[in-house]
Amino acid sequence: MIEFRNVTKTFQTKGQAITAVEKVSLTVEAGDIFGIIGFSGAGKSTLLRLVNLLEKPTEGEVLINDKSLTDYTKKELRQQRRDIGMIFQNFNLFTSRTVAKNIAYPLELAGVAKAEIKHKVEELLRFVGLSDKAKHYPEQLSGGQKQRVGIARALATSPRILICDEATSALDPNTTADILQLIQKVNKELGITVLLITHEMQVIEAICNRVAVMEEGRVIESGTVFDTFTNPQHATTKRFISATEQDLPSAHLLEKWSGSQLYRLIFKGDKASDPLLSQATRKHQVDVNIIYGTVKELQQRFFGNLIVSFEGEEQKIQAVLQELRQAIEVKEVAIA
Ligand SMILES: Nc1ncnc2c1ncn2[C@@H]1O[C@H](COP(=O)(O)OP(=O)(O)OP(=O)(O)O)[C@@H](O)[C@H]1O
Repeated sequence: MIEFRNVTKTFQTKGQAITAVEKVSLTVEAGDIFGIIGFSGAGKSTLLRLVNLLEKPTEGEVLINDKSLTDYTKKELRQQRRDIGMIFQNFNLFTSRTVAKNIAYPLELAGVAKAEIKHKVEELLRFVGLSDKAKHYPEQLSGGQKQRVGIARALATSPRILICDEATSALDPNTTADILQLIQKVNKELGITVLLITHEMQVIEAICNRVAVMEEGRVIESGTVFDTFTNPQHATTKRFISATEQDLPSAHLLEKWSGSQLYRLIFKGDKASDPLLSQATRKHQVDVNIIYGTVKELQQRFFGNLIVSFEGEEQKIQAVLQELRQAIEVKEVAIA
């Protein structure tokens, strides 16, 4: 649906070239909630501006529905803009317009008949849960309510793509969760593809199915959220994530186990809820120490990552390991 083909964007400022986006190739499929995560200055906003046609690539192409944006006529570009809704960190509402008038704005611009606008605005207010706030002004609303208005306005022209630019960064955690749920509803119930940028890991974990990690203009890692975040390859990706396959306790704590062989057990999906460990250790009369680890939910799947040591006869420990290896991933942990 949205494809970046080897896209580079360079800005010339004061005789200096700044490459904000460098050789980015990415595909956002129809129906995705695709998240782009990166620290400040990574190039995320520039990438979005290339999709909503505010910037042109210096090199490479951005395609929407297999058509390069540079091939569009002016009229087609106007139509294309209506096909892309956008919401912002600071909501960008018109302070002098009521909630209903804010939502109506893109429809007024498109020359839609008054009666139709009224009907559409009512429908959108219901969808975002603000029917009782139609006549309020933005200053009378909470941050979460303002973002709901932003979402309703972005949906007014019935777009096929919703772009979210740090849409929850100004909100508290509970309100963030509500807005993310609403974005998910936009995706599921209206079939709208979502492209979002964020510097917050929990946003990606909560609603995205695919993710790209950006650093210094480049995409350094991308894939499904589950694979990318349970087994990150790049140091920057690891900095975003609280629980990964590589997690270890501090060297100070590990010292205590310096004479023992430690194992990392990685459970994914249904395996995390099976009593594999207790069954295998009981069967072979081996004791297990759980030293460190987490079990968390990611994309409606379990991800468990435990560091353990076993006590018992070596032969029996090997039998436990063999049994576990048939169902889950088992790695020896090297203590430095
Ligand atoms: N119009 C511009 N002119 C010159 N440099 C720019 C322009 N827009 C962005 N840049 C530079 O490009 C780089 C990437 O910026 P961008 O805003 O895309 O990053 P970001 O990941 O969105 O960061 P942030 O979250 O802080 O907005 C930065 O070094 C920025 O200073």
